[in-house]
Amino acid sequence: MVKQTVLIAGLGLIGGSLALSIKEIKGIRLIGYDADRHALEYSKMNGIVDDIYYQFDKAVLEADICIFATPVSKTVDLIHQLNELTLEKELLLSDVGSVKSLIMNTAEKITSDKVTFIGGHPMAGSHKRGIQSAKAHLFENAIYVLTPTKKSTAEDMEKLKALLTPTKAKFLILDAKEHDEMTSVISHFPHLVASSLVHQAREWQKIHPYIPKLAAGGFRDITRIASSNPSMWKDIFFQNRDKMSRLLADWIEEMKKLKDLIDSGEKTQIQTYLEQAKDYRDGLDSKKKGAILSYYDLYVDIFDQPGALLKVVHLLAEHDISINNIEILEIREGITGVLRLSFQNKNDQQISQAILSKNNYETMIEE
Ligand SMILES: NC(=O)C1=CN([C@@H]2O[C@H](COP(=O)(O)OP(=O)(O)OC[C@H]3O[C@@H](n4cnc5c(N)ncnc54)[C@H](O)[C@@H]3O)[C@@H](O)[C@H]2O)C=CC1
Ligand SMILES: O=C(O)C(=O)Cc1ccc(O)cc1
Repeated sequence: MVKQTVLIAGLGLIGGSLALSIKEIKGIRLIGYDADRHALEYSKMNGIVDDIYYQFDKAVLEADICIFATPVSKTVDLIHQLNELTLEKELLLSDVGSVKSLIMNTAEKITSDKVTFIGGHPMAGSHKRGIQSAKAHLFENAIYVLTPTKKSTAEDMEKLKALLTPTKAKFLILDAKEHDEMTSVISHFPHLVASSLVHQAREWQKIHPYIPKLAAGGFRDITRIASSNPSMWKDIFFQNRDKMSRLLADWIEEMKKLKDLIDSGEKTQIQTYLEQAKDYRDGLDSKKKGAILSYYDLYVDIFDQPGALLKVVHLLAEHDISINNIEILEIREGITGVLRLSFQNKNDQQISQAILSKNNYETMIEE
């Protein structure tokens, strides 16, 4: 049987994670291309792909499906490079870029009639970069946005979804404009704010050198994303700069209003402002609302219990309960306090609570 050849161009965090989940599919020859030979050789050595190519044109001529997992600006360059080639077989093309408009505009102008493009964006990642951080389960339960082109058919869409099914992501079809507008609000602009808060703390540190030691959970939570890959985010801000500029203008206005409320001592209005924000934020995690599936969380107090993480995981594994996500919430600097376990369903959440309570762990489920 002739195997379908799938090319991942860009074997970093996202490309490597896609490769690790796609390689589960039988009857696929998975090949990789990257501008960095170390990433390529690491992928081959660790069995992440079957074969590696040092040149894009050689690799893409072999492929039936190709996914660009390169920085957004490089994806545009690779599409241009593809236009220079003469393809002999049909090619289904996709990408993973965090901003869609420029990539989709470029893709609509692909010259070869052999190529069909469908844009993609898995809405999950991490602040890490590179193939060494790739994980097969990175996209589990995340939204995976797919953006059709004028030429792409329902059959092409099904073919791409079938390839991406092992990621266990949830597909959502959006056009480039709505995608870029929404992601600017919930991903790109918050990143800018996180970075600006870090700069503010750094300035104040000149006056109060003790500030970093004081930076507690709240500051760490809200600024976590400021530790992400600056070169990737520069690309994202630049490609979505119209939306970023508009949001910045909105934000500055909002900050001016807040400053007036603070300066004039409007306690009631400030409380209303905080309550409205809390209600909306609490609603985001509701099991019923939103496009993103939320988890069933269980909080476990493991304060002062050495090796507790392993024990907890072991206890639940013994009962065949699968944990979707584990997070250690650092309540105080250097002290491990609370473990947040996330489950796929209420039943697992409740059984786990019963098991752990029976083993003398203090647990809590948020209502
Ligand atoms: N990091 C994240 O959390 C997420 C990132 N994305 C998107 O995924 C894409 C890749 O990001 P990451 O995997 O995080 O970055 P990364 O830095 O981990 O990987 C990028 C890879 O592309 C390679 N590369 C760079 N220029 C190239 C070129 N001209 N030709 C071939 N390979 C080239 C690099 O050597 C590297 O291996 C970006 O478009 C980003 O917007 C999407 C969702 C989440
Ligand atoms: O680390 C996080 O919380 C993220 O939000 C990761 C992320 C980064 C870029 C994307 O386009 C999508 C997801």
